[in-house]
Amino acid sequence: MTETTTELLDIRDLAVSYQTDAGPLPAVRGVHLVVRAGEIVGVAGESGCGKSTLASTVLRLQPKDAVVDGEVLVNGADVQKMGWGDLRTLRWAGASIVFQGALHSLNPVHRVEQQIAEPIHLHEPDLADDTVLARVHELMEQVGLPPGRSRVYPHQLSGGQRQRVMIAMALACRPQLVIADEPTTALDVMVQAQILDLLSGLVRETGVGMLVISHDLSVLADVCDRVAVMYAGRVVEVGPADELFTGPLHPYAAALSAAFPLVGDPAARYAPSGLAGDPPDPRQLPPGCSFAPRCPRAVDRCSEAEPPLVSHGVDDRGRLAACFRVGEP
Ligand SMILES: Nc1ncnc2c1ncn2[C@@H]1O[C@H](COP(=O)(O)OP(=O)(O)OP(=O)(O)O)[C@@H](O)[C@H]1O
Repeated sequence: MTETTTELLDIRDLAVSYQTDAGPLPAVRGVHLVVRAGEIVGVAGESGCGKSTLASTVLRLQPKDAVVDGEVLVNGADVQKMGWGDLRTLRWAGASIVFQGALHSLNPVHRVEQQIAEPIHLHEPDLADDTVLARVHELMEQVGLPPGRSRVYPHQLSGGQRQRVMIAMALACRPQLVIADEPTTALDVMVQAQILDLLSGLVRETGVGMLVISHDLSVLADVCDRVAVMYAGRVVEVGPADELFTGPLHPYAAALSAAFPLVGDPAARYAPSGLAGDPPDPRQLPPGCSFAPRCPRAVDRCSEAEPPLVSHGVDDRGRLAACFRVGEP
């Protein structure tokens, strides 16, 4: 980290598009986002709004055919431009990702301790085996897993425990930035709360910065300092989590804050209350505001120009929204 900034992650005017048979698909459009040390920033939005694409660019894990414009700076270094050596150091040791679906991300034939040790061996190959093992046990304790369970296989653990293993792996090389992509999807509500508690506790204890992605705004409201709401590849509102949840400015953020996961299927697409229709196909965005066709507050001008993401003078805590109608009756 440089002395002049505590911005671990600084995403500047990021645009990502995929090449598809039906033409270019703009998945992320003009996103700015900052995560500072000791801060948890959330990204919320319906399936397909570009959250995972955004997360993948932070470690340059986007598909090869994706075209990336703009800058993704981690500790001041542009991830999209760095050489392979720097990129290898960045992954795990500078920044790491906790992916969704721990069951599928863990190797079924390797013991838990082996998997947590893997990134340590990769980045610190000279460490003695017993030093690595001691670190593994320390990490397990840190994420609330009894070290006595270190020799089990993933199938012997519950869903919540497997997610804790993933978090231990993400912390193994002591990165400054952790990205959690849907870390609680497919876990039951009680376990979700425990995992979120764990993540926020780790940020407070260790001072890392964290970017948490979720389709469920209520999950983010509990743990995040700030939240960005995405729609059709753009950030449509960003601000302090508590304010955004209790007093959203953008009609889409309002629908999202009133949304609930479908009962009995926590992994299902959430149901945005009061909203008809689906998000647009990114290859055929409507003119003006992409949300206008579904927006209960839309007027003619919303279909004429895309509203910029600007401060609406609601407060001075970095609250921005991309809607012409904020403040209007
Ligand atoms: N490899 C790819 N090739 C082409 N299009 C893609 C690819 N990956 C994602 N997309 C498209 O990009 C858009 C954004 O997808 P992305 O996965 O980033 O959204 P998301 O908000 O994370 O959704 P989900 O929660 O369902 O993963 C979607 O329209 C998706 O269909």
